[in-house]
Amino acid sequence: MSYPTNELQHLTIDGVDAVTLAKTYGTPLYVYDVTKIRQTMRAFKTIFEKEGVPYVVSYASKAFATQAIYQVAQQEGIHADIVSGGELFTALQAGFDPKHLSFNGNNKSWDELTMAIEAGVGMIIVDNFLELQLLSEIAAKHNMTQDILLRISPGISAHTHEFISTGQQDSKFGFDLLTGQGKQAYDIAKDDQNLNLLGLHAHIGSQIFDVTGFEKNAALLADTAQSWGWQPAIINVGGGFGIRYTDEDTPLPESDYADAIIRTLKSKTAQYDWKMPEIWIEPGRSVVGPAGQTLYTVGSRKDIPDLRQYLAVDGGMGDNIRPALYQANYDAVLANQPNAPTEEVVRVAGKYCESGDVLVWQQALPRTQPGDILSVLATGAYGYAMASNYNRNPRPGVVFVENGQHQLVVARETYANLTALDKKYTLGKANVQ
Ligand SMILES: Cc1ncc(COP(=O)(O)O)c(C=O)c1O
Ligand SMILES: N[C@@H](CCCC[NH3+])C(=O)O
Repeated sequence: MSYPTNELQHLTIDGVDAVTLAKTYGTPLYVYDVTKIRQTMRAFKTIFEKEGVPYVVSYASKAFATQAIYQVAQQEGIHADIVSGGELFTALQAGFDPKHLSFNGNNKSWDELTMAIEAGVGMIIVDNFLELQLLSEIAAKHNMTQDILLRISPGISAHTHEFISTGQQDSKFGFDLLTGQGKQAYDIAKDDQNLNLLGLHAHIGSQIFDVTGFEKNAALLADTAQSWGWQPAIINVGGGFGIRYTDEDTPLPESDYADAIIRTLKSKTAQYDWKMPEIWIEPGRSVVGPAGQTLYTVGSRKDIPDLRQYLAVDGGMGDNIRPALYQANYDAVLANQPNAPTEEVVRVAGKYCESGDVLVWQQALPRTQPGDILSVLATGAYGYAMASNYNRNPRPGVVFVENGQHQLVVARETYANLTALDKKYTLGKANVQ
């Protein structure tokens, strides 16, 4: 694998020297190649446009939710899916058109649903019976009718890590089909004057590499609606398109997934003599994952002869929990010399007080020095989004790079930020009885 470099033999990210970025903004640092993000967003749209089918590409913003990414999604004419009041707030702060937001989630609160309705969120993807009731009450209070989809748990097991598989029957998400809860929800929703039921939604999981689960899912949603005597205006098959983290991953091009979904729904539409429903997809990881990388500074090392070499960097599980949580694998390169021959295999560890604080389980690298810059690749999805302040480490900043230019879009947290919400305890001894 050969990495893009400049005349200094430094790694470049969309034309910008990664070492310069590390020096300018400090490490750890999340860096996104915005050109790549736009390309992926456009690639998804192009497939639907080529096929001439109505569609919505809705970026699943849980993968990476900052004002800047909502701005890019809006510029590229795609929608965004949110799963919390916090994501909604961020999207609104970014100036994102609320009509182009959809709201997923298995336990949306009264306050979150009220916030969504008051903001004018275009679509609420209803997950359970309580939500049907709350939403109806809130919509009635606001004298309006809310567009909704029903989220179905499709009973399809996707081949991925158990914790990121969501489509199987034993799942907390969506109305269960097999026990008739989906039909029950349909009967309630279709007769509710404050709810405008437009279609069905099901998401089978994340980091999926073959198209059959998506075909089954699309077919199941169509067959289900047909069995209820209903022609839905929208079929939303969720996200989950796999990306390459290491050589072990063999993702398909975006077009393969979308083509399979379109083909399935075209055939169901013909079979049932329907008008083509609008096809919605919710890609998260595939939009931002490959476009992001995290820069770290190399620090201490521990060599255990005949066992392992640990290389420690200045970040870790607080900025990327995925290796610890899912045993996820990543590739790393030495940003100051990415194409140098490798000389040793190391485990890249972080600086957190956990043995499981690993960023890369096994990585061949040239011999490194303290102060070298290491880039862990494809960290754009569920990295910053899942970051924490564990061990009271400030979360890193985020930089967007596009066509040779760079801009800080999220500032690095300071130590003062860490205590900003703390209050001194004042009851103290006076409170002791
Ligand atoms: C309902 C829903 N839509 C979309 C996504 C995005 O998935 P991915 O980031 O794998 O594309 C998820 C997360 O798995 C999800 O739960
Ligand atoms: N956070 C997970 C994906 C979760 C998807 C949520 N529906 C990951 O990093 O892979």
